[in-house]
Amino acid sequence: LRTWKKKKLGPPARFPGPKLFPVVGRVHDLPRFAMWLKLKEWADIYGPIYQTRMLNQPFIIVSDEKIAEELLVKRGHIYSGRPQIRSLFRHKEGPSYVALMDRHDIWTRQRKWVHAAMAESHRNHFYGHVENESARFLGLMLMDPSRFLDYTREFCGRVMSRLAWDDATQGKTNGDSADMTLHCMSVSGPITNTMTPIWHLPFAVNPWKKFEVKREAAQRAWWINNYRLARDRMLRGELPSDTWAYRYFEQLQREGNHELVQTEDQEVFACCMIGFFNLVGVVTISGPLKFFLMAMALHPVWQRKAQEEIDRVCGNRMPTMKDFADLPTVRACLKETVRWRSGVPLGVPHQAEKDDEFRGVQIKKGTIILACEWSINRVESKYPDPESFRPERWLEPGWPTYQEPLSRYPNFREGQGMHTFGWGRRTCLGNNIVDDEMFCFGAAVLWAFNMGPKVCPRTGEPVHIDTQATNSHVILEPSTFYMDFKPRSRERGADVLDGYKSLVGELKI
Ligand code: HEM
Repeated sequence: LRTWKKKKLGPPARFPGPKLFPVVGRVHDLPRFAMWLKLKEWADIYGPIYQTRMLNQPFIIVSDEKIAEELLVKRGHIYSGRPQIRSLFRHKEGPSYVALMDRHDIWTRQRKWVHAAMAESHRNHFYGHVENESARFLGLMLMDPSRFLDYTREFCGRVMSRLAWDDATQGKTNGDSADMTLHCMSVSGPITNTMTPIWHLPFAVNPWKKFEVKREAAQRAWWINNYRLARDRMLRGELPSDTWAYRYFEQLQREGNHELVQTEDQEVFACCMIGFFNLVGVVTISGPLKFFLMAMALHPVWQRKAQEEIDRVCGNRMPTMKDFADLPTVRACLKETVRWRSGVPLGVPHQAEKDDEFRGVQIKKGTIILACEWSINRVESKYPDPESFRPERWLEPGWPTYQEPLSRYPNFREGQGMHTFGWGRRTCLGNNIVDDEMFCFGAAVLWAFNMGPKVCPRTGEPVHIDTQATNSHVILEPSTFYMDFKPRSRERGADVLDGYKSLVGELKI
């Protein structure tokens, strides 16, 4: 009788969504590149929570902060898994990439360790390395401004490698390695991530698997090598105590392991944990910083406002973290950059770890939940005029995102807009360093240079900057674009050069 009654009630409730087709679901008009634009288009039609299917994989797409919170934070015990990425080996099991693991013991141990190491470094504002690398960046920009995109990514890589192993010279490799890993894990990467059955072709005729074997081995060897170099220096008493490697070895020694002897598994666990921590902080920050430079070139009024603020507070010296409270306009321009051009536009997918029911709809174990950051940043009621770059939304009372005191807000650690860093048990572990690094870099560049679009030497016209042209990785960086940097005065140029020269002995330039 019950079954009959159920049948009488009709088909089970479902969220709205685009029409699905047999077998394929809805993949034919879903682009592999800039997929977030299509998801936003669908959100405008189907609302803040809708469902779709790609082949046999069900998806729920959320475009509303409150709903994302209900699902991914309040029900975090259900929705905190990670989906399978076909073209990466064993990422769910670990120990290589903490951000892509399922929730198990290795993930818990790595997450806890990384969280504590980050908190300790943040308490010390990263020991001045962010400021030093900012001064180095300015010096290089004075000599060859056309390489601003490379230098920006290298800056981020150097900060991370200095903190991890005391070896900033690994910064460029760090960026390249991060970029390739992101390529392999993105929908826009190897075709095997979308046409998953091809992944199972025999190894001899499978170029994707062959490539991944090589890539993974090279990355692992690079992490192990740096880890062993740091261990040797630790044993000789030469490793600086402000590195994450030192923190790890010191813990082993405190437990009685004075010679730092480890099994292969223990060593791989540690070198991957520190290696990935180091890797994940490169393009996540360089993408937003490149967009920040772009925004400054395109919005001279905001550039001048921020420069006037810096001149008033810092005069002729380069800004440092000590000026954080006094430079809200700089912080607002940075915060608005990350809203306007999301660093992680699709969000990082969560996966349902068991069956659930939400708002009367059955959600099956394995369903992927995407809290689409691109759409969340475009909710009109919270972010009026969402397509425009409007730093004043963080600075002027009356805007929904305004928060006082301005000596504290906006920032990347707390307050409005923290959805940028994800949800619940999987929230980002890096927002402390994002806060320091973006502030120091942004304030330093504004202090040193006037920025604008590049003028074509042939036509005399400004070279167009396409603000939508980006890579299509999980983490966004703009495609190559051109802009101009000029020292703000002859004296400022000399100050930049002095700052650079003063570091030559100290930094591995
Ligand atoms: C503006 C820069 C950044 C943005 C926008 C960002 C955003 C995110 C997002 C959206 C997630 C996924 C959260 C979720 O699944 O709900 C995440 C995870 C993570 N982030 Fe970041 N991130 C940034 C920078 C960094 C940096 C600099 C580091 C480290 C140095 C870092 C370390 C991590 C780690 C380790 C995870 C994985 C957490 C887990 O899965 O348990 N992030 N980040």
